[in-house]
Amino acid sequence: MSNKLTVIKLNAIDSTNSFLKQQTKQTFVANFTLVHALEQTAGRGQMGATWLAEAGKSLTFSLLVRKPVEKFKHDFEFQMLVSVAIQQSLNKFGLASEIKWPNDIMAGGRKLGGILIEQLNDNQGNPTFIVGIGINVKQSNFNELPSATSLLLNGVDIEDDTILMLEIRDQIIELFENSSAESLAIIRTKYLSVLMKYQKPAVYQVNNLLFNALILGVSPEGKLVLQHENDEIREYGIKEVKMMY
Ligand SMILES: O=C(O)CCCC[C@@H]1SC[C@@H]2NC(=O)N[C@@H]21
Repeated sequence: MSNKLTVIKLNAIDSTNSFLKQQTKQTFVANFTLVHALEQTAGRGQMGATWLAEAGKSLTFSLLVRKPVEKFKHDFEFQMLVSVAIQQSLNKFGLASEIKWPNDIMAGGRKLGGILIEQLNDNQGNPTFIVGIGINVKQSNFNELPSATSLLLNGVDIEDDTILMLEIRDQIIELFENSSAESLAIIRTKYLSVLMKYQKPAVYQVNNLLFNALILGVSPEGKLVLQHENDEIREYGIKEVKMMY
């Protein structure tokens, strides 16, 4: 099946997410269409950030997934599914990565990849996810980004990164097509098993205030559940808290 899926390869584009969103609004785009760019001139990250990716040394691609009406109670279930699919794919290439809440892909405590999931209604009005994925592959230094890392810096030298990209796509599709209440519970368990600092003390920042806490879990809506030093338990949304170290 996967051989018949559409892959659009572009030499350069502003952002594969923006491109795929535009196409999806204008015309019918088949489910699981993938757009891969060798270079992004205006890559976008979470919360309005810029995603910098060195041309020829990074994977930057977006996948269209039509949102099933009743499959996910919360969009966070889909976010976990995508993170776990990437984590499992990297495992196949010999890298034991972690996920930093909510969905950064980490290796050796540094950021290896990021996910930007956007939603829109397609040209027929169907709710649709655009799953944007960026992975650092061959960079050997990150002068301006000291908290970033690449597959190469973690000893994984991939000759053809499109094989990794298609593996990630196929993992996402497999988990997505087989998803049920039971399989989503298993995905949640996997997510927590590779969640950075899960049940371990770490330093967090809220409103310029630093404090120690540990992750007790993640709520169904995707909020981070922290246990503070005084045993108080609080939930935080993505814009409210930052893990410092
Ligand atoms: O901030 C993050 O961690 C998310 C980064 C997502 C980057 C990818 S690269 C392919 C796709 N196109 C974009 O403009 N962004 C995503």
